[in-house]
Amino acid sequence: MRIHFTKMHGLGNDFMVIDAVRQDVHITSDMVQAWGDRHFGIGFDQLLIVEPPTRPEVSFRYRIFNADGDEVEQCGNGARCFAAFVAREGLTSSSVISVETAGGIIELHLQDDGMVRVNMGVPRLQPTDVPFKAENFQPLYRVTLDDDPEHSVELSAVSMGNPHAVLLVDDVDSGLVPVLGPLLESHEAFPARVNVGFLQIINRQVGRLRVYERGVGETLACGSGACAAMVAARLQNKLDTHATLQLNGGELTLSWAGEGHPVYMTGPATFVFDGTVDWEEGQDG
Ligand SMILES: N[C@@H](CCC[C@H](N)C(=O)O)C(=O)O
Repeated sequence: MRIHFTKMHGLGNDFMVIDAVRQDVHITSDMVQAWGDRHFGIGFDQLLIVEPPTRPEVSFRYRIFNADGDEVEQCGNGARCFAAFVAREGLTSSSVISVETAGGIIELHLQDDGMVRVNMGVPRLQPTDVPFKAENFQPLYRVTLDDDPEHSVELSAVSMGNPHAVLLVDDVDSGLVPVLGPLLESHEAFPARVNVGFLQIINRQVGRLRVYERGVGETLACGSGACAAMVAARLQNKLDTHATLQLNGGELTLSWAGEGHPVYMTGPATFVFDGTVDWEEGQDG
């Protein structure tokens, strides 16, 4: 099987994008892991598959696989790349695109300035929706590490379709990310594992964010993580309704009016190159 793909990124969070509207593709976990390998494959954080919709109210379905091969529910940077991709490919002529993901329906606006604004939906805060093991919703939970009550952190648990833990920290570059990221990603309190965001508040309109992503490791940017961080910070009254989050790959602008309202995220989507890859039945890497 020969597959045409496009390499894209959103602030350095990089993707292999496959058009499964015009190509017949059947993706397996082996393919994702082989292509995602940065030394022996194409290299990416996520594989995005653009498919025809399965419901009448949307124009497309878009599926997301982490580099470890697992299919996941949501990807904010990927959503912007998806929108730029379907526009460039002539799959739509509309500048407003509704798409179904495993995490829910989201709406994208292709702006005249080349940026993409995404309505990422209403964040879900009930622990069972994240999923997170707690009785009731709290803006902050204390989570014990290594089963040692002396060793614990405070975090918010937010679903943007996919699960996020957000920690407010004094300095995102103090060395916490590579230590706490993997510990919390697979913590038993998060039965579906979790993306872990570390947010440093600079002032009420600006924060610095690093995200250790589930199934990938730290990425240069995470769109759904930025939305979750905005929600966590606003629940603690640390950021205003409109804020900029600075990630290592660049900036995203966020707005959230509060509980029951959707989160809006605006940022770029960048094309890198087009390519083809061959896959033989029975190939395992
Ligand atoms: N990079 C993405 C999130 C991708 C999925 C995530 N790793 C998960 O497992 O939920 C983004 O920009 O949102």
